[in-house]
Amino acid sequence: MSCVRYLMHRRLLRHLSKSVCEHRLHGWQRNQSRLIRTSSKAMTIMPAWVIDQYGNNDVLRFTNNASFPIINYPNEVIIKVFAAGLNPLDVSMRGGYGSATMAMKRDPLNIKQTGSEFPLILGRDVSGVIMECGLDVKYFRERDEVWAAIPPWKQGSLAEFVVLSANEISHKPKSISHTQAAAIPYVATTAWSALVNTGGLSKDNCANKRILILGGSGGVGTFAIQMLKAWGAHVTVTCSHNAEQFVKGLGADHVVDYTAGPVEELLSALEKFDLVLDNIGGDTEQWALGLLKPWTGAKYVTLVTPFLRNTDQLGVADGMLQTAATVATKVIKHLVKGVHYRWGFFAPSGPALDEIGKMVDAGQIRAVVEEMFSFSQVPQAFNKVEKGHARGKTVVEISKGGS
Ligand SMILES: NC(=O)C1=CN([C@@H]2O[C@H](COP(=O)(O)OP(=O)(O)OC[C@H]3O[C@@H](n4cnc5c(N)ncnc54)[C@H](OP(=O)(O)O)[C@@H]3O)[C@@H](O)[C@H]2O)C=CC1
Repeated sequence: MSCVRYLMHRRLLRHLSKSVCEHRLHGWQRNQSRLIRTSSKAMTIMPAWVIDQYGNNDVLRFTNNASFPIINYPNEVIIKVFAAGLNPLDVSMRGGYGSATMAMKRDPLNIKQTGSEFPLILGRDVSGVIMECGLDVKYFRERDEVWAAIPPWKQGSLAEFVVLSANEISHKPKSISHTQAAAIPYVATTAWSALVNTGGLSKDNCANKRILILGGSGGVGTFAIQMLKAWGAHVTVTCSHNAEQFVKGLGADHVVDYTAGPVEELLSALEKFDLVLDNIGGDTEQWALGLLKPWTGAKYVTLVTPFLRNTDQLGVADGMLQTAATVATKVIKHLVKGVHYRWGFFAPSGPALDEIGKMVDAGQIRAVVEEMFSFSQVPQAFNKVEKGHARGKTVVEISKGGS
């Protein structure tokens, strides 16, 4: 296609999509303005922590004038945030990590011409209460207490309100508070995606499987240990010495202190594994696949991938090509040795959270809150996450309204 024809095609696409959006929004304007009218003018703005540029903690800015979230599609809900969870991803995003992919996800064909992503609100976990439901939302009602993991291309939960799709949210487990609930969704849906969707594990096939979690004392690890133990797996964990009792208390069967010597030697003395979940990355994959039982369908799943870094550095198209080439080479290289090499990714999922919520209410999984901060202490909360050595999750209480 010539350049001119491509540009005309793009303009036409933009025009068509705008009309579709306007048509979709038509019914919504009345709804939205009703929300704004009935809730007084103050509801058009809200308090939030935002960033206006990428950088270190200095870029975090508190404002009382952040835009109130708007329901754009009929399957969306507005949630009043009681508690927000922070993850290492928030620290990375504050520095610009993933910005190219996030921009593409927010507005794939540049149809809405959203331009700048700023002011950007961080915070990937939310627990709160539904204030307003879109017309197509059937499973949830106003005043329902819900929890969710927020996709990185959406505005986050370090704000009074957040808007999400109904398929991304789930009813909050009744047995835990909002601050406890905000410690679970992002790490839980990441672990679920890595272990269930990518690793092929389920409650029906885990009994006596040998699973190794590299990096078990952080957010993902503390959730994964509990889920796998509830499903009957034998769980070995690596962590530093001072986390040993902590991960054993969550159910880990065997703990290897990675600071006590070359961890690959300590691990290779053990019986081989059916699945390795790698939360550490780096040179780990040079030796971790050798710990798997070959020719049995055993899998290595790493959560530390170069995907976003590639698209940040090379642009979306070249970055994706580079990523596909890298992963294909690695998959083939290990397949001929009889083991499966996979990348795991966070995937927002209300239905997965429904299942996880049942496990929480059944007492099989507990929230591991390492430290709590108030809404005014968001920079301190970022400092805490940035220091690493996590022993569970960092949570920010946004509003006192929740239990
Ligand atoms: N691909 C995706 O979509 C996602 C990827 N991730 C990635 O998964 C990883 C884990 O996330 P999360 O659990 O939230 O991170 P945390 O920071 O909560 O936990 C990391 C843990 O690893 C421990 N650790 C560090 N180095 C080692 C080591 N060499 N061996 C064993 N343990 C070690 C740390 O404790 P200590 O240093 O004291 O040992 C810490 O407890 C991160 O790299 C994150 O970026 C997370 C979510 C989604």
